[in-house]
Amino acid sequence: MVDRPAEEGIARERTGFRFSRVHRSAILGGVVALIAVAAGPFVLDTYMINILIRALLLAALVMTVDILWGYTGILTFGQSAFFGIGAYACGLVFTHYGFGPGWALGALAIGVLVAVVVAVLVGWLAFFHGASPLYASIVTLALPIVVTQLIFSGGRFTGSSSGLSGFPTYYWDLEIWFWLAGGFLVIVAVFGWMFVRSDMGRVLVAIRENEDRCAYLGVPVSRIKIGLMAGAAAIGAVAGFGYAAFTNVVAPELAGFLLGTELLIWTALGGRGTLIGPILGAIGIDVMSSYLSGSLPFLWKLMVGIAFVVVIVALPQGLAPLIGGLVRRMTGSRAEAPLPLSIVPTPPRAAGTGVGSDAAPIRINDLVRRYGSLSVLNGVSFEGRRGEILGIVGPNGAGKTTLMRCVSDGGERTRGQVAINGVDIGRGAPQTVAALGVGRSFQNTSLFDSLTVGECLQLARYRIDGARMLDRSDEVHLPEPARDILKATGLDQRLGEETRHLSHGMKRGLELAMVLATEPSVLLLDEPTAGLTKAERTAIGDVLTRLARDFNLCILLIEHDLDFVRGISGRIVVLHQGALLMEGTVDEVVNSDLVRAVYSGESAGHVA
Ligand SMILES: Nc1ncnc2c1ncn2[C@@H]1O[C@H](COP(=O)(O)OP(=O)(O)OP(=O)(O)O)[C@@H](O)[C@H]1O
Repeated sequence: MVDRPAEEGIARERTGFRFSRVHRSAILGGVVALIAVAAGPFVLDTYMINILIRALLLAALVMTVDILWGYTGILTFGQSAFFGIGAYACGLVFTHYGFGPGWALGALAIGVLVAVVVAVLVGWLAFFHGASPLYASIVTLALPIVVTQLIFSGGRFTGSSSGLSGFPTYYWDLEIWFWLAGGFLVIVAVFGWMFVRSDMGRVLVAIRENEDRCAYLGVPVSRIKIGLMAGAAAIGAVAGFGYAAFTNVVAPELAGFLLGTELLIWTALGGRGTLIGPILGAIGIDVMSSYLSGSLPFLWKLMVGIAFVVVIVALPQGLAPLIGGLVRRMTGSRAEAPLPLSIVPTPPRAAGTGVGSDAAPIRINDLVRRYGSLSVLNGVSFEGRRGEILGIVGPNGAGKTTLMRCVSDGGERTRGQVAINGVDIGRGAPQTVAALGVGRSFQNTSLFDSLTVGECLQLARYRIDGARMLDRSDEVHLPEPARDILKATGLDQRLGEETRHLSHGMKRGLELAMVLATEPSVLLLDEPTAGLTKAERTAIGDVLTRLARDFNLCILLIEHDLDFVRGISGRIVVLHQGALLMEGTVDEVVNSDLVRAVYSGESAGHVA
């Protein structure tokens, strides 16, 4: 069976390789760029070619900064270090060991390998679970400083502050170097273009916009960032190697903090998150620097600085979107429309099967959470059963949301155990806990503004279906519960719409559909009906009842609306000041004098 919303086209089975719109535009752009590179030496003078060779290599480096910062949100100052590592691999091998095709390949391999190893180490230090973006930036800031200091302290081996020069290299004609540098940039840019437009590219944007939400959907954010750092380091090292082989000079500045910062400025000026903007920005500024820095050394740097400040303040998106918009207005063309998506049903799967299926879907034992001296959860223990909706209620500040956090993130609790389908979550990060079968929706709807509904759903399937690296999929595979929610909210007709245009109710529906797309066995819902109309609350209540009954899900539901909880919950757990006050059926809890006493100050019809 295939759900086929009118404007979303026909779902197709996944085939291997197919020649898609992404490939077509990349190849077309690549061919045009290659023609320009091939023609360059025939129309440019020698001085200009000389400058452009270096600018083209730096542009490849800037492109990696754009993928890291513009697309993924990793503000890195460290890309120059990888450029320097590649350059020094060339300089050191050609100076001290030997020169020839074998040595050149060996030096290139060493440069790339060292850069990748350093990138993985830096990524591991910068992106561990819980590290803030500021911390990651500071780690990348330290990298060029450390590499430069190592070069300074290398004595005659590295040439210290003077660097190395005059080592043997290939004294080819300038045209050959130009074609090599241009060809390298075009190849890197074509693959970069396909990469950022692929399913993986949307994952990067999602990480930039809402990293936490990605992690709770089971996306291995840290691993993706480390992989990205490693890939960017390898490209940077190749560019650095080419730079050193062409100029036959290496100096500490090539790995320095100043170049690392300049790369960010060029990216911001060109337009981060556009790829083409930073590439053209780097080439333009580098070429102009070469012409003007001789005659106006200080004034030129001042002009670039002022341009940077003006662009950051007046055009935070940089020049490329502005120019692109003007061109579109003049030619009457429109921005690229999102790819039409089709929903493909996945085979039904019994919730909680597989790992420890006889065990309770969730068992919490002696859970303690302290913030310094403040004890927010004090030895909470209970378990949830398959096919039930377990209401979690309590006054404001009772610790309900903290409980959800401790269940969905192993690093949150101070003490105690949480087991999902019989498997202890240990100190697992949210993505690890999601892989055990926990799906969580947040108190405040947590989505990705610039992604479409369909892209959000594809993202939610990342852990199960993966993501294509150089192409877009036109399908999203969804289990029945997620499809039910989409149908009930009308979202199945709006797969191509950006989520920021959705109503509050639809956003809540989409978040629930995304969580269900991960095929959880335990569903944590934090006030899913907050801000919804009565009709929407009733619809959500019906859906939750069906999810528990028909799909055997265990649903932990935090709610302030007692009538809503009463209508759909089998049992209720009452928290008070971080302790479990009572656990029982709806009637037992509602008629309890103890619970009444605790809530005596609350308005009728509301437990919290
Ligand atoms: N990061 C934190 N640092 C310090 N205290 C915190 C932190 N997070 C929560 N708390 C405190 O823990 C207590 C429980 O908060 P929690 O959000 O879990 O309560 P809740 O029952 O979900 O409340 P509400 O119904 O208002 O959402 C509150 O007193 C809160 O101030």
